[in-house]
Amino acid sequence: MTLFEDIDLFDEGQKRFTDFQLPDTELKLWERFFEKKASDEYFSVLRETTPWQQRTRKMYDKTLPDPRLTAFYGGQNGYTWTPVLLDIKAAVETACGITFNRVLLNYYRDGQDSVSWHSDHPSSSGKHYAIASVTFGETRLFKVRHKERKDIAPLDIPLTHGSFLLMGPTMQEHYEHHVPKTSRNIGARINLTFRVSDTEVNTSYGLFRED
Ligand SMILES: O=C(O)CCC(=O)C(=O)O
Ligand SMILES: [Fe+2]
Repeated sequence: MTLFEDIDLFDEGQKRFTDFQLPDTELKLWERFFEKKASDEYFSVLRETTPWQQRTRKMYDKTLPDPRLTAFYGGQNGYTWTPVLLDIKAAVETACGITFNRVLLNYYRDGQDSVSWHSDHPSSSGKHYAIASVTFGETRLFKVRHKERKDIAPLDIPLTHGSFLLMGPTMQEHYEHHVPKTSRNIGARINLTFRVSDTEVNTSYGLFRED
């Protein structure tokens, strides 16, 4: 696969852009989108001030805790946007030209936290929109695979501190993604997925499981 990279030198190191050129969708990555100093600050403020929730999920006859903590902002059911989240949202909106009105935060406390293979829910109307994914803290692998086409090689994308990954509107229809557990002794990671909802009420958010 051809990767198109555009490298700029900044004070804080290299800011690197990759267009993965995936069939059926768009997937773009900006590494060091946020500078290290700003990323460190966002990570500690979000970790300390977010009202993290432990959600549970019914699996057959059991109720299991999700292997991560979450918080949802925007719309009628979400928390009210904070200045920090509005700053991050404004930065990604300027880069991609899309306006978002929801954000889901995931807090992976250590290598044992994860998210299993899934694609994300469409908006309540059924329409899919682009999703902007921002990472602060520990690097974790973001795995991507096509739902039907075995001829398309799966991707393992390390999402680093301050990175911004843009998934196009058709990504959830054609691909699944996954953040696996790791036995490495690592610290915490916070991921923010900015989303578009075309209705006021959130009937659902987050994951649409395939497995
Ligand atoms: O943590 C990540 O990078 C992905 C999170 C995710 O897939 C989700 O919240 O739907
Ligand atoms: Fe997801």
